[in-house]
Amino acid sequence: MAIASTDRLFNPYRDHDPAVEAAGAPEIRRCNLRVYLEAMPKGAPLWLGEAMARRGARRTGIPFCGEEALHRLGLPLIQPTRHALPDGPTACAIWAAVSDPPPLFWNAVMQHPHHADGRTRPPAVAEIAANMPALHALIAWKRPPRILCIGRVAERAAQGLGVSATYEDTVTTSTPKRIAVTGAAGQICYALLFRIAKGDVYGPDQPVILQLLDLPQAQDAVRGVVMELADCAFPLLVETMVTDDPATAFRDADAAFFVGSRPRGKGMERRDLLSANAEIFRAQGRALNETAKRDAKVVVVGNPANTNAMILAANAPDFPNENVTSMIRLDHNRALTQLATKAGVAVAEIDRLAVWGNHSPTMFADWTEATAQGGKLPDMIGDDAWYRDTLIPNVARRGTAIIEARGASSAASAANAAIDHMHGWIHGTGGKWMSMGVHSNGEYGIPEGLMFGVPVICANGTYERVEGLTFTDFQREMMARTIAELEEEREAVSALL
Ligand SMILES: NC(=O)c1ccc[n+]([C@@H]2O[C@H](COP(=O)([O-])OP(=O)(O)OC[C@H]3O[C@@H](n4cnc5c(N)ncnc54)[C@H](O)[C@@H]3O)[C@@H](O)[C@H]2O)c1
Ligand SMILES: O=C(O)C[C@H](O)C(=O)O
Repeated sequence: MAIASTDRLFNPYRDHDPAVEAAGAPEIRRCNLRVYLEAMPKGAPLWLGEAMARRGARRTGIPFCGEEALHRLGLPLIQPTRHALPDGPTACAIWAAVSDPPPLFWNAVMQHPHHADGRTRPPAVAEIAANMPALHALIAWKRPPRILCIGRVAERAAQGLGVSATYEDTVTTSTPKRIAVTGAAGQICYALLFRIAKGDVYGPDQPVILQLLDLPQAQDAVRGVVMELADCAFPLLVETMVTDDPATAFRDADAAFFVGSRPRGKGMERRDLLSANAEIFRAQGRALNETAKRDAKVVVVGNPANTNAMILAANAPDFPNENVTSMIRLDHNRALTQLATKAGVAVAEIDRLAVWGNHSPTMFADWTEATAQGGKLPDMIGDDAWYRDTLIPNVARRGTAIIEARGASSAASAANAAIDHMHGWIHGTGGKWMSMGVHSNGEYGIPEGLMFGVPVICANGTYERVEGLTFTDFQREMMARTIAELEEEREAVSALL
């Protein structure tokens, strides 16, 4: 507890923060901690965090307790600050997960490590080492039967304590999420990276680390993008790493966007890119297999996205198939806007839209089940000819129309769709359908192993395919076309699977 504060480390038991509290605050926090530790029984399990957070222990002196949670301990504890603030995300997540009686809380670093602007940073090795004697003393005193390590830093600190320790990261948001992105110098990434760094994927409280991959000849261009990211001073962007080595880019990734690959030009179909791009996904699948977290969420954007994703998954045999997906969300968004315009409803009012199959001209934008304002969208629009002859081909050909108009393929809208895809998967879709390319398990007669656009509902960090739909002859015919194309693509790359 005697560790001195620096301009990057705050010791709340020694120092106070004049902006929010009086000079007696450190004494109050010491007293709070003493009351807390004396009240906690021996033999309670220990929940070990990484370090103090800005709106948690830094203010109250009790690990994982901001001013709101302080009262939940039922002890005579005093709020040292003048005004209570809402608890930080970690304290909220922890208290949502705590059952009665609560465990013993402690942090590997009992100070607040922060950047110059006050944002929490991961603790340094020397800071963890300096706090080890206090952790040893706590173990000797309270004799916890087991330790729940919240975050990898806590897991490392718990090694060698002689107590059974398990790792958990779902309850903490203070550990930055590692997001690998390939094709970082390209035009999609020029939109995508800035939105990830702003918090559009993991949310406004979750720090992120960008792990950027591009070819050796593109490294200078990536460094330029990194300079611009730095110049945005994004509060959530903890670190940006650049590499031309896929295994390095995917190491410990929580999420990965596979964008890097050649785009098509005028007069080409996406499948014409197979020979140019398929090999990329074989090599990157092997690297993903080697170094990414097993629960990392992967979306393939690079075209032909479905088949590239299939190659990626096939070359990552130890990585769960379910976590490799391909992007068809751009087509879903395109259909949403066209339907909303035709029906005169807001985009957000539409649900139960599906885009099936390949991200190619055979994709099937299917309005059969779509609803808005409590009614069926096909009934509201009442124009089946428009659906078949305008909506479906317009959605399927939109990428080509953009290439013809812009001279380059869609970029900002593709980045936006990739964000929507990942955000929906991570945070849930609130019961609504979204379209996602997923590994087929044979449902609806879709051959097993194809990467196929289907409607899903996301919740709790996972997706569930929408089941139980019955098809009309028209739907079956549309499905058969896109299945046939994907089977041809699979055949063409069979050597890579
Ligand atoms: N699924 C979709 O809805 C959708 C939408 C738009 C674009 N796309 C596809 O996304 C891909 C990227 O488009 P873009 O406009 O950003 O292209 P771009 O040419 O601007 O950028 C591609 C980047 O990928 C890099 N790259 C190439 N090979 C690589 C490798 N092996 N490893 C890492 N990086 C590599 C290139 O150096 C370049 O920086 C294209 O295949 C395009 O067709 C898909
Ligand atoms: O059409 C393309 O080649 C790019 C992209 O897949 C799109 O749909 O805009």
